[in-house]
Amino acid sequence: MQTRYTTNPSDFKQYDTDRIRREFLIESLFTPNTFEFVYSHYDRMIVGGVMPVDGPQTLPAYDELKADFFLQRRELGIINLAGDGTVTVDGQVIDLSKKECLYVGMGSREVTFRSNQADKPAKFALISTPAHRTCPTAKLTSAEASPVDLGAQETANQRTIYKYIHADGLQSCQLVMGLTTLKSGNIWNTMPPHVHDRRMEAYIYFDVPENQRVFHFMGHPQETRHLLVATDQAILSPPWSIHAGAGTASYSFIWAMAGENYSFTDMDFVQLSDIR
Ligand SMILES: O=C[C@H](O)[C@@H](O)CC(=O)C(=O)O
Ligand SMILES: [Zn+2]
Repeated sequence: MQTRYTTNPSDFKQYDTDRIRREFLIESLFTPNTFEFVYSHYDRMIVGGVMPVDGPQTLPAYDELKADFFLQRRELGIINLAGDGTVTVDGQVIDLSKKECLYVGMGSREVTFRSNQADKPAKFALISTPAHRTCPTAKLTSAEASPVDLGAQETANQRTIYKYIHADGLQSCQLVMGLTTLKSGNIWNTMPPHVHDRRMEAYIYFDVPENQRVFHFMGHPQETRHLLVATDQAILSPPWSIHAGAGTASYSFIWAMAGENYSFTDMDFVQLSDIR
């Protein structure tokens, strides 16, 4: 598990491309048969992934957590980004297909990930945040996630937002999580952008075609920077930062938030004319 510390926005002004990538980009989430985790000091969110190929993978305990088991004082959101698989939580086997979401409540001791087919492995995106009570372990399909269509073809941002873990969906202590899929020929997410200084956010971009990239924009609204993101890579977005992207092709991404309050719509929108 890698640790990433937080950045003061006035220091961020001095960062070059390499430093921005080191602090905010997670380049590798899916290595066969390995848990990849980044422990962020932004709201202590852990962003990770596992791709089981040669048999099941069981969530280990990490010394960084000083806990008997991973979810002793944490909750976990899982979205599968690829082939069909299963997640077993304390003996209960749950099927998880592409774009389905499973919430695992605090106190779950053994969480095991499997792919149904080794040649079409599942890629489980994992987001964990500190928790203070046990909410039920439960699954939601994308159809059950009350999809909302946003944007327009004219502004190249037609997209569907699926909300899984939030006030009106799967219950959690603080984790808010879902995914957005751009319609074919559309490239912009979250434009005009917003900030929510009350909480951080992580993006995991996926289904970006192999030789395409997403230009991800971040930074204080009057001091923006960009970084290029390939498929299956994640961004840590500080609470003071915009988080928006334009792809060289259409794509999908997971978004996950933690921190103050629990309402998906808590966003301070930034006028395009105010962005620098
Ligand atoms: O705070 C919310 C997050 O930034 C995302 O939900 C934005 C998003 O998915 C989109 O506009 O496409
Ligand atoms: Zn946001």
